[in-house]
Amino acid sequence: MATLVTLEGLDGSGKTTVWEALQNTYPDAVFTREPTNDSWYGDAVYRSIKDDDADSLAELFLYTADHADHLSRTIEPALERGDLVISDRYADSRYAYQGATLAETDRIAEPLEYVVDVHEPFSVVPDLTIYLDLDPETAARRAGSTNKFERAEYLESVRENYELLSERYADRFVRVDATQSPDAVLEEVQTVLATALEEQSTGTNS
Ligand SMILES: Nc1ncnc2c1ncn2[C@@H]1O[C@H](COP(=O)(O)OP(=O)(O)O)[C@@H](O)[C@H]1O
Ligand SMILES: Cc1cn([C@H]2C[C@H](O)[C@@H](COP(=O)(O)OP(=O)(O)O)O2)c(=O)[nH]c1=O
Repeated sequence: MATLVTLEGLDGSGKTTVWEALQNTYPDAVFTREPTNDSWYGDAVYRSIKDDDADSLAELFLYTADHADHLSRTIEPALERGDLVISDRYADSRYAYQGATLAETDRIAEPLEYVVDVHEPFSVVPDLTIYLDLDPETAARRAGSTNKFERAEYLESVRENYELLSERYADRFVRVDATQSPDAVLEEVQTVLATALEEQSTGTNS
């Protein structure tokens, strides 16, 4: 059954570790990621990430352009085929990260709402979003603070946005404690995912 699952969380929260491990459990699923790493839109995003002086609004639209291309090229065709799609980051990353970046200036009145509204007309809402929750200090340490988005102070406001999103979209967000060992995190994610897929196939939703 066509299902879109997204993994979200701060840099260093363990998304990629989980995403890689899930490939053994779900060998027939489509594993994908944002920013994409197989298009020039994704290249443009990575170029912007490295630029400490990048314009925050321009950056939002670069990420969003990559998302639009990702949808039409990968996500929508996979869902039309009836595949399970598992994406390492997706639209909520924009709501949380660009919501936080734009809040650092007063160019946009309600940044998070604005970013959500930009996506609303064309994006596909995930069926399940697994949120790996981690404190910003540990996240920054694990991530090695290699880019401008990985500062603990900035990650604190990103985390606040993720908390807001997990309350607002409680129907699809499931929080997993990412301070646990890698094995424990993976086990919990596997359970959450298996339960959601089972509920979907039997049409139940508790
Ligand atoms: N549960 C965990 N506990 C401790 N370290 C972890 C855990 N999960 C991942 N790591 C390590 O933290 C770093 C970042 O993990 P990664 O999966 O790349 O995170 P993300 O994709 O969310 O940035 C890696 O060195 C990884 O081995
Ligand atoms: C997808 C996305 C990522 N980002 C940021 C988060 C990361 O710092 C950076 C690169 O993402 P990613 O390569 O997923 O980093 P990581 O594996 O460390 O989580 O881009 C945004 O700010 N907005 C977005 O929409």
